[in-house]
Amino acid sequence: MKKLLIFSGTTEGRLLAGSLCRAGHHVTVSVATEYGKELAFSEAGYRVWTGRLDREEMEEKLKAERFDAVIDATHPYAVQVTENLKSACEALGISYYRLKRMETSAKEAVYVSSPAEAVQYLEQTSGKVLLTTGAKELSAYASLSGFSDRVYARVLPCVESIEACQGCGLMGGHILAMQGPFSEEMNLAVLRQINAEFLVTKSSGTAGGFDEKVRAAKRAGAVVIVIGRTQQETGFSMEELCGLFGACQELAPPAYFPMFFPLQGKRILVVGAGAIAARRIQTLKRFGCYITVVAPRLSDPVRAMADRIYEREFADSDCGGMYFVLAATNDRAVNHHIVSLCRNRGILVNAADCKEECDFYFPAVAEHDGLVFGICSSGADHRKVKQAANFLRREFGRKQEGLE
Ligand SMILES: C[C@@]1(CC(=O)O)c2cc3[nH]c(cc4nc(cc5[nH]c(cc(n2)[C@H]1CCC(=O)O)[C@@](C)(CC(=O)O)[C@@H]5CCC(=O)O)C(CC(=O)O)=C4CCC(=O)O)c(CCC(=O)O)c3CC(=O)O
Ligand SMILES: NC(=O)C1=CN([C@@H]2O[C@H](COP(=O)(O)OP(=O)(O)OC[C@H]3O[C@@H](n4cnc5c(N)ncnc54)[C@H](O)[C@@H]3O)[C@@H](O)[C@H]2O)C=CC1
Repeated sequence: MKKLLIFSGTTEGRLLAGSLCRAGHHVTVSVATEYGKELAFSEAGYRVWTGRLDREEMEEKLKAERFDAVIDATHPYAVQVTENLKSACEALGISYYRLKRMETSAKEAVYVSSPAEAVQYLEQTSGKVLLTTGAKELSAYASLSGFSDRVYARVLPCVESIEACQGCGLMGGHILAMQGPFSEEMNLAVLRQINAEFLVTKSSGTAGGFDEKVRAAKRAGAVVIVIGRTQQETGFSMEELCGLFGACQELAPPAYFPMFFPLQGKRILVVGAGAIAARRIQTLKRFGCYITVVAPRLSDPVRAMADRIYEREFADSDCGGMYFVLAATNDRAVNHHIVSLCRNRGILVNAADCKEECDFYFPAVAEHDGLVFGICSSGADHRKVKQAANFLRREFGRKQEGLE
């Protein structure tokens, strides 16, 4: 067992941390933002440090904890962090490993070497631009003529990012604050929605969602502008690092395990009575459970399906005696509060607006001839789940109607 410190910020960093943990190492992950911490925690098993560290702080922390090795899995563009980390490790005689990102290239893309060059290129064109290069480098694009009208920035949903967007003059509908990974379909929907003619991306490698962006842009008829690497990357691949530390390489987090529980007579609480709650109540009703719904206003269909209703806002005491709870309000703070409450009381809980806070996911359900199918993508692609469920429902429907 080794004591390892991973500087992360990338999907690969998270995957590597999971693999090394499962191989029995004592792993600490250092991430720059609180948001990164929340994500990292969802995999648990390792300790997380948050905050940007300068060169001295790095050395202090490394010295205090006596790590056997440091793995640098920061983004290839975090050049300063990499330099600091390397020199701190050198000074202390700790092994330093750079994780190399997997890279793919796009044939028909426009490759430029810097944001300034991308701006130069865009100046000669017109049409909306989807920027997917992150909030930190946004200011490098702000000199583009008509910036706040032409550009839509997709950034992480954290305060720092949104402030960076506003600081550059982007407002409201031009700030797309979302957490990836993004499927091809998701990218396509965004490109179409904003009528984008250009998509700007870093050459972020396969795990950075590069391929999904390129394929979506092609379908939307948008030109991809790739900001090439500033320097040739050297280091170790994921596979090599896993080999070095005796771990099994995982290309994606492990999938969720399907479990089938008898719900007959069980008490279930649904908080909220909007479209999502209604859909889930309808599904649950088929399994014989006893459903309590709490919401300030209830639609007639929900009223008819529920076994008990409270027409008011959620109160902490509502969770008492519940088998599980679905937090399905449209208020993040309320859903988060319900999650904390349930976790304190040992009640399983699902938050419809935040997969990181779910103890379990709600599946898409299809039934046929005494069989129940529960479909889940482990949170990766809701749309794919819905499509797969609809496919089964359609096929079984045809069988039932004797069409086949
Ligand atoms: C992780 C999970 C946790 C959980 O809630 O249990 C979750 C999370 C989230 N869904 C979001 C969005 C959408 N989800 C759907 C559809 C379904 N989502 C369902 C399950 C799950 N959704 C769980 C695991 C699923 C998996 O493994 O992938 C299904 C299967 C069951 C059901 O909901 O009944 C159902 C298909 C039902 C069927 O066809 O039968 C649609 C499409 C639509 O509604 O038509 C959209 C609109 C956007 C789009 O099209 O992508 C958002 C963003 C919310 C926001 O933007 O505010 C989050 C939050 C987040 O990701 O953090
Ligand atoms: N997991 C999934 O499949 C999806 C999840 N979502 C997310 O799920 C959430 C719910 O979506 P919708 O049903 O479409 O929203 P909605 O706006 O139709 O319904 C919200 C419901 O919550 C209730 N509510 C608000 N505050 C409450 C409180 N304090 N106590 C009790 N009830 C309260 C409202 O009265 C309303 O009935 C949203 O946050 C949305 O982002 C959206 C799409 C799909």
